[in-house]
Amino acid sequence: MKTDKPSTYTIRVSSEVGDLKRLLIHSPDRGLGKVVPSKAQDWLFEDIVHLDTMRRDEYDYYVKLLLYFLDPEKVRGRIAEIDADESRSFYKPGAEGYFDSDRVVDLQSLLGFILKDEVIRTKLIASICGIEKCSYHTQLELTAHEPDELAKIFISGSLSDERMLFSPLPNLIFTRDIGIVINDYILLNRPAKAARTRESLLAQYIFFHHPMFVDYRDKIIEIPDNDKHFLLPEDEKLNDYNRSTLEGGDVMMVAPRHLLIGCSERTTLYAAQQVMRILFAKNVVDTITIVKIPKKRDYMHIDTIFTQVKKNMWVLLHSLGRQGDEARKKDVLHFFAAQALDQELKIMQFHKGQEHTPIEIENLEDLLAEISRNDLGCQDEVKFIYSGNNEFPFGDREQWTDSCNLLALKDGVVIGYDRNDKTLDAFRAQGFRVLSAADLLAQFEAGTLAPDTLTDTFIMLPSAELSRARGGSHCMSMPIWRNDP
Ligand SMILES: NC(=O)NCCC[C@H](N)C(=O)O
Repeated sequence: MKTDKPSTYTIRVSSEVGDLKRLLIHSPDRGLGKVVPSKAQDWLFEDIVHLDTMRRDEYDYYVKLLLYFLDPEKVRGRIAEIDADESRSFYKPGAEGYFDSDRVVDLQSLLGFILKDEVIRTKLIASICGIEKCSYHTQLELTAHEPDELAKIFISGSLSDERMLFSPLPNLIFTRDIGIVINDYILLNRPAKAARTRESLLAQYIFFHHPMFVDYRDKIIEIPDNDKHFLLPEDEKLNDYNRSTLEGGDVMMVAPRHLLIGCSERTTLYAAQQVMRILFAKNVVDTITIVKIPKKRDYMHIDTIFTQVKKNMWVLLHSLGRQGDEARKKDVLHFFAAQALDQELKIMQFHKGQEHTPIEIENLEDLLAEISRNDLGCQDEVKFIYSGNNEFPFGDREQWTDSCNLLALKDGVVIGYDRNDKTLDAFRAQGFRVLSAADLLAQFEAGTLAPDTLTDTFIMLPSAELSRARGGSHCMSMPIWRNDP
């Protein structure tokens, strides 16, 4: 943000596929290059990553694409020049030459901005040192850094001389999970995993203090904890009915008056109920559908098993979708195998004013088709693309590498990973143009294609390193403004 003056920006998201106008991202920072193998799993990565490759060959393409669609002035005609700069200063918040867009906004630049305020700086240093159990000396040392450098330290956990003060926040690249915009409200998360706690503290300060959100401060929703949580015995605190955790990947704003909330490894039924109570009381939506998915690392959040491609098209994992008559026969077996029930997907829909009489929806396809038809007014046939083209064993393999986790830049134009070959075949079979990010950017530069006129396109993002972090382009985005669908 160039200006020091408070100013207002539109914050509004009422669908998953309306033209994307503004979003929050975070480019992989130096902290990701410091993850050690023995901590990778604790920090929710499947492996250590090669930072330079992840940035230059993968994430930088994501940024260039987003800018081309959302803020083209920053990149049009400049791609060759940007790519030629070995220092990558274009991508580094605070650096000279940084792209500094108010449409594609890096959390780190927002953090750097609010840290210019001495009161906020003092409070945040104290809070972070509190949760990270730093010494008082460290606290004093931190006060000596400039705001932009301090932002880098808070996020990466390390100083510019490579010294590590506390753990990095490698998952901050998945900005989706820190919060979600529901119409013009901002719902902040309560992370389930300790590795993501500092992220939500930073998010809290950013949303409550950055001028970008000044007009929406009264519309920031924080999920209450169980008000007796500190009285509960330790083992009961872990119980899902007492715990209040929710991550943005489990919240999907699918239509102006309809919200989906996943109950998953990360989001508890307790938190979902709290959110439902608050949103209905504030009249933010009329319908909330709770989608309970198996609590499994593979699935993590609902956006790892389905996302929307266009008004009448969704991508999903078939094994959690409609199973047909053969599978239904298994119901008798399920009766005797209580555990298997936990592995099933269950859908309950709640309507404002009739919360005590929810409607059960039999399967995911029925829910998604209903959203397309009833909420988004689609007349056309609703289509489903299945992970791995629904061929064994590629459905599961490709879901693991985020075949179902796509970001729609506009209706029918999505970014996803390049490695999910069978899923890409399924897109081609539906008449989609499938293009690498590099080819598309080259065509934009040559004028042979243009963002405004592009339709039915899957843009492939290189993903060898990114997919080790277990999140895709949907997870790497927090949309804060989309045109209404
Ligand atoms: N919405 C998402 O599914 N986000 C992916 C988060 C991946 C990250 N490594 C995590 O485990 O939290």
